[in-house]
Amino acid sequence: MTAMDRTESAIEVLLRDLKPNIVLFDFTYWMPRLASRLGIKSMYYCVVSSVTIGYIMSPARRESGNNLTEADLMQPPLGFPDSQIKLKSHEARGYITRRVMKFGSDVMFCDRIYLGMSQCDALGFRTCREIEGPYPDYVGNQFGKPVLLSGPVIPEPNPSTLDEKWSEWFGEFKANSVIYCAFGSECTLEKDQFEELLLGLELTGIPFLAVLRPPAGYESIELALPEGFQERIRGRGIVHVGWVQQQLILEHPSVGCFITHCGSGSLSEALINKCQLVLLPHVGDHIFQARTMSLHLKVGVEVEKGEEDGLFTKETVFKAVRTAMDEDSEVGRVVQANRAALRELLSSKSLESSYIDSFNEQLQVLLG
Ligand SMILES: C[C@@H]1O[C@H](OP(=O)(O)OP(=O)(O)OC[C@H]2O[C@@H](n3ccc(=O)[nH]c3=O)[C@H](O)[C@@H]2O)[C@H](O)[C@H](O)[C@H]1O
Repeated sequence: MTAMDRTESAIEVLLRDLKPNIVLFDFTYWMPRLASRLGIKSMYYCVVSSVTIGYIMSPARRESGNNLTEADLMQPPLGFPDSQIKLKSHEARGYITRRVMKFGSDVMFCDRIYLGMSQCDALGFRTCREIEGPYPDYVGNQFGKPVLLSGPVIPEPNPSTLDEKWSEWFGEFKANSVIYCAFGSECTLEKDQFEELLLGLELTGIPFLAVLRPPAGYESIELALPEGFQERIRGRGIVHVGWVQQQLILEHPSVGCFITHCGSGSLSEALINKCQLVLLPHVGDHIFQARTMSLHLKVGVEVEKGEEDGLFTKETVFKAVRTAMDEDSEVGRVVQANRAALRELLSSKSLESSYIDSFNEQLQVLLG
């Protein structure tokens, strides 16, 4: 049993004492049963995109039980709104492996989410229809439940200032001329892909800051750098290990391109800034966020990977950056125009407040 599951009895005491009208949860799949026993409504509030949930978790998938094959997952489930969004074979393989991943107790990772979603009273998503279009409603129809959207929950402007070291470095470059590359708090690249990424950044000829963890098996990042790389990029490129003020870097006028793993936090921070988006998803919902940005919204360019081996090359990194930043190519122009329109939309305060107001109104209806 996981530590989280061992909190059930303590949470029951809390709920009996607080007597809330509704409880919002995510991984604690036993919450709907506990809440219902106490006469409390429950909502599965999901920070993972409805596109991911709709593609992987919908009941239409469950007919195959847990013996979903790679071929099944390479196609969207029945009724999925956009058949363009699908998994490549290496991505489907990754899901099959994770699908049966135990999460401590005997309840598998995907079953936790499915049980929670199918037994609660309503579903909530941290998103808006301007980003995820018909997918929240698809998920609601699939599970036969009301779906409440809280809006994209765009982060408040960060009140602190960018460290002098970085503001000086970025200040040396003109507007929209620097690539910022970062993969959130969890992603670690294998050595060969680490090298291909750095050689791809070098190939662009564009100044860059890459915030990376040492590749698997390497104590320090210096030991993993390509031969002669430091010398060749001196003065226009930095590979940094450790935490940076990402929100403030994305706001910096010199940052013209963000190579991201498509973590939900990073994407929401990037979408309200001016940098172009190059999408390099690693696992799980990052993949569906990348497909949503590149195929559904057309506001970013995904780095091409091998269908079977899932590997990108320095050339595909170079190509994606050049396409996203190129004002002369048709794709570049479309992506940049869509990017600007969506940024305008998401930056309006009325959008956030309208979703929060609607979320509250629907909550009142749900509670009767
Ligand atoms: C459950 C899972 O959480 C994951 O979090 P992860 O850390 O990978 O990525 P982000 O959501 O971008 O979150 C990373 C957050 O850390 C901040 N940051 C990161 C590195 C740094 O050096 N400095 C910073 O300020 C960044 O600004 C962002 O806010 C993903 O969401 C995934 O979609 C979701 O399913």
